[in-house]
Amino acid sequence: MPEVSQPEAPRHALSMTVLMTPQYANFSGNVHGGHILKMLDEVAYACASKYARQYVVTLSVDRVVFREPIHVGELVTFDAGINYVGRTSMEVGIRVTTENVATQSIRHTNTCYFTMVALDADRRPIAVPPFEPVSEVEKRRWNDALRRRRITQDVEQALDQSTTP
Ligand SMILES: CCCCCCCCCCCCCCCC(=O)SCCNC(=O)CCNC(=O)[C@H](O)C(C)(C)COP(=O)(O)OP(=O)(O)OC[C@H]1O[C@@H](n2cnc3c(N)ncnc32)[C@H](O)[C@@H]1OP(=O)(O)O
Repeated sequence: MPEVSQPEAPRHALSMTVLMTPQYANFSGNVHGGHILKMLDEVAYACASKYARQYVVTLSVDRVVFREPIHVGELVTFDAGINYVGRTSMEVGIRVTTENVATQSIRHTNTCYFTMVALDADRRPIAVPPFEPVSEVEKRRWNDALRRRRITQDVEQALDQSTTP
């Protein structure tokens, strides 16, 4: 099959829209949170592996808050982008919005942050291309990610100390 050239899209971002069909409903008739978590992980994988051009694994997921329920029949859009790049790790930010196609109302239901690590063929961490934030938005996201990284390190240290016998 001939290769098709894609329209120019940034390597560090992607967007995915999915229709919430009834099979994803929980007992209350809204979309099951676990299904959203699975899709978030897949989007984070897609975004980070596209950037790194490597297989990646999920190291951690920042606080996920389900601010509002997502309803069956809505279109859910996951906008993902690389916020921060270390040596082998990347922070992927994902903003989730839902659209009621009948009323065209759009709601922001989640934002969360995944840390993904690129692995080589022997499943060892491998360096990823450096990322230079250029726009004001990219710089703000980079600095926010750095702040989250430091907070996470502080919390881990504090927890380690508090659990040491
Ligand atoms: C093109 C591709 C084709 C592929 C075609 C196949 C397609 C297939 C499709 C499959 C689509 C779904 C794929 C989902 C993938 C999973 O399902 S992942 C499953 C869940 N995740 C896992 O199992 C990961 C388990 N964890 C691990 O294996 C190890 O912890 C890791 C991630 C390899 C890291 O190991 P490590 O010994 O800590 O490595 P180390 O070098 O010390 O640290 C690596 C990085 O992690 C950071 N780090 C480590 N620990 C921490 C911590 N506690 N806090 C913060 N940062 C930390 C380090 O700072 C470092 O970052 P950099 O400073 O280099 O930027």
